This record gives sequence, C-alpha cells and structure tokens, in this order.
Amino acid sequence: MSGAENGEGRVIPGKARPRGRFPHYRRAGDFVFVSGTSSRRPDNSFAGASADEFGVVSLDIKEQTRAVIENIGAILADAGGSLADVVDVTSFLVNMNDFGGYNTVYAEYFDEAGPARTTVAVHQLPHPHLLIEIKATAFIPRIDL
Ligand SMILES: N/C(=C\C=C\C(=O)O)C(=O)O
Repeated sequence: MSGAENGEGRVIPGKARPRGRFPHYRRAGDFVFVSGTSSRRPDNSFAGASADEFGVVSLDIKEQTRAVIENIGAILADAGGSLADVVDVTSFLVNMNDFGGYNTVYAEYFDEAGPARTTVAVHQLPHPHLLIEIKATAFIPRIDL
C-alpha cells in the first residue's frame, strides 16, 4: 500500500525517519498536513551543512531551503500530490538574516498564485545545523475507487 488512508498518518519508508512519534504527513479528507520538515537526509546528514578539515561547520540557507522544499515535494508525492497542491506554508528560521536567501529559493518554487505563507524566527530547531524547517498543508482531493 502507498499513501495514507483518510484520517491516518504515514511514515514513508526510505525517507529521513521522524525524530519523534509523529508521521511525515497525515491525511484528513482532501487535506494533507505535512509535519515540520528539515533538510535532513535518510542517513541523518543535512543538506546545506558541511564541515572543513578542522571541523568548522558551514551552513547554507539556500541549499537547506531547497532541500526542505524538495523533501516536502517527495512527501506530497507519497500522498498522491505535488508542491503544486500546497495551500499553506509556515516557515521557521533561526535567524532572520537568512530571510533573503530563503526568500530567493522559495521564489523558485512558489509565487503569488501559490500557497499562503507565514515566516517566523524561532530560538532553536531540533539540531544545531538546522537553519530552517517548514510545515505545509496541501489540498489533494481523495480519489474514491
Ligand atoms: N517536525 C519535527 C522535527 C523535524 C525534524 C527534521 O525533519 O529533521 C518535530 O520535532 O516536531
């Protein structure tokens, strides 16, 4: 079986495993609610985070934003939809100085015809390498067979 049944949450095999007791997404009627998603890869490394030979960490808001949106797209594909179905986005940045880079990459995916959006700064995210996390809601009508 693929895709969540109505009223059910789904943890998608092969995706970065949720770091708690919650699903990647939950379907409620024709709406799909995607949990807060980061740039974390299935091996628990992070797109947009690297370390040099001395262990000095570099974080890249553009790369992280792109990876987050792509991760959400992959989650929506499992639900039978795509990024085109997103109707609402909430973005969490740890530093509003990253707003410009985030906004630039966001605009590669969405415009004024796209989802409503709210962007806030938060004190921390669940890993020190994370600059951004996004949660999304999509409208993906159920196909009743
Ligand atoms: N959504 C949450 C964490 C996500 C972390 C990640 O995708 O790396 C949460 O703890 O609510």
